[in-house]
Amino acid sequence: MRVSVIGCGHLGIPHAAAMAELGHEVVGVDVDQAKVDRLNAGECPIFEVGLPELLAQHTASGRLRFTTDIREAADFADVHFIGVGTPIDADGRSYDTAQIFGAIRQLAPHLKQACTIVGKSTVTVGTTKQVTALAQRLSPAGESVEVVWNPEFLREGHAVEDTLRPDRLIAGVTTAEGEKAIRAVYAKITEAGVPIFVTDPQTAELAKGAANTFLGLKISYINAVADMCEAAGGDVSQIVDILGIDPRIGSGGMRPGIGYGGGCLPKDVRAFTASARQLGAEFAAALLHAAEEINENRTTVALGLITRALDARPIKGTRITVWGAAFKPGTNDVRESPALALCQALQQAGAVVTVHDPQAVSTAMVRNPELDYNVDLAASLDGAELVVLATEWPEYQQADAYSLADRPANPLLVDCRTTLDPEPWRSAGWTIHQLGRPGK
Ligand SMILES: NC(=O)C1=CN([C@@H]2O[C@H](COP(=O)(O)OP(=O)(O)OC[C@H]3O[C@@H](n4cnc5c(N)ncnc54)[C@H](O)[C@@H]3O)[C@@H](O)[C@H]2O)C=CC1
Ligand SMILES: O=C(O)[C@H]1O[C@H](OP(=O)(O)OP(=O)(O)OC[C@H]2O[C@@H](n3ccc(=O)[nH]c3=O)[C@H](O)[C@@H]2O)[C@H](O)[C@@H](O)[C@@H]1O
Repeated sequence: MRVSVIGCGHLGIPHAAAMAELGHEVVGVDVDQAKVDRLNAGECPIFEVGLPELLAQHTASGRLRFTTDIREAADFADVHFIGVGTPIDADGRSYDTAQIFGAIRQLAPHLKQACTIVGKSTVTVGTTKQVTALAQRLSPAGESVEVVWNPEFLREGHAVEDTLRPDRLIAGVTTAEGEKAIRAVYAKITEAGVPIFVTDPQTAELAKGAANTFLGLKISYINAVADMCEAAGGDVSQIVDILGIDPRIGSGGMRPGIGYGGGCLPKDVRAFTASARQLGAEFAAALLHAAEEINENRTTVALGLITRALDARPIKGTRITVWGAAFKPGTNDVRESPALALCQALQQAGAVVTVHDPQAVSTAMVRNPELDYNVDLAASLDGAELVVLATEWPEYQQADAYSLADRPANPLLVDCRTTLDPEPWRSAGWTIHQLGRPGK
């Protein structure tokens, strides 16, 4: 099939490459000319395992190309995926849908024949209906333009794998033609055994918000338990193992830490909470709001742990090295990164902060140019009085505690992600404090 992917960001690039991998002919569209040029040259503008290889393979074969010309995509494809951004609005609670409706306004007037628009972006319930009305009004093909909502569940850092082998697909449709088109485009994936849930559009829209909000709730819940462990002297890691073995709970997505960040969970929890309130589900809104409050308090919790580790020495003037800038390991994305929020808070408290990250230093420098960075793991420790692990990259778990112990004058480490095995670090002479775990 011939497909277009409109919006080539963290979702759109892996999606376009995956569609080519499935055998479709693909044109990716973005308004950013520099990004389009890099993509056409086979370069990958985001750090994502397996993606550079897939892009290089399919741009070279001619099955995948990128353009800024939406008209070219309109003429070329029968299925148009919409993967543009839906950031949170200025009110801090609803989605800014300007990119969605902007893309539809640019695309629809050029749609002269029957085709299907497939929304992948995360939206508020009711958006598909508005998109359908606008697309059909602006297109010369009128009601033969179908709109299907097909929310995406990929995780950054696993984008290729999650797109080609998702847990499930979901398609919110209103007509048999829309269902037929979405089943055809994903046939190779469903033939491999992946279930597809065909629903009405509002169920699809709500399912996506409900999924991300549940993930946020689960993280906030275990973070609340970590705080109780801190106060009572319990071990949250053991609690995760004990709870997680129960299949009704499961250990996935239950790592304690400094909160959920990124371009999705924070905004999606906010927007779903606002929807609950607007729809009159007040108790649901209160429950979800509590998860947000727990999340927003994580920097304060981390500062408390750091203060205790410093044992009465003030944060002000202390040289602190923070390991991690990305919002999670496996990506160079720093949108709403809890690690950078902590760096900022430490700097505001008067600490002299140096940041290390294996992949995200250049993106972090753009977002937080006021911080100092070091790309060398060992050298980042020189002169540090305290090391704070903020993003649980494998590089830190695999670091050699013995050779690193010589770099700071007094090896002191605060593990805000409770991710290190503390024994080798203690044997190597480090004093280590871990969130939600009693010290020894
Ligand atoms: N990042 C992720 O892992 C996932 C994101 N989502 C959702 O997917 C959507 C996109 O998210 P990201 O890819 O992270 O955003 P992003 O900001 O990385 O990418 C959006 C892209 O759309 C482009 N764009 C904006 N207006 C355009 C237009 N009129 N025509 C063509 N291109 C245009 C922008 O230049 C940008 O490259 C959001 O709704 C998000 O919630 C859903 C699942 C996973
Ligand atoms: O809609 C989206 O965009 C995507 O949002 C999340 O994916 P992602 O943003 O890539 O990140 P997650 O892996 O869910 O992590 C989000 C945040 O929660 C934190 N987290 C995650 C898991 C955990 O156990 N503990 C924890 O603190 C991470 O460090 C990170 O800051 C969802 O997991 C995807 O299913 C969804 O498609």
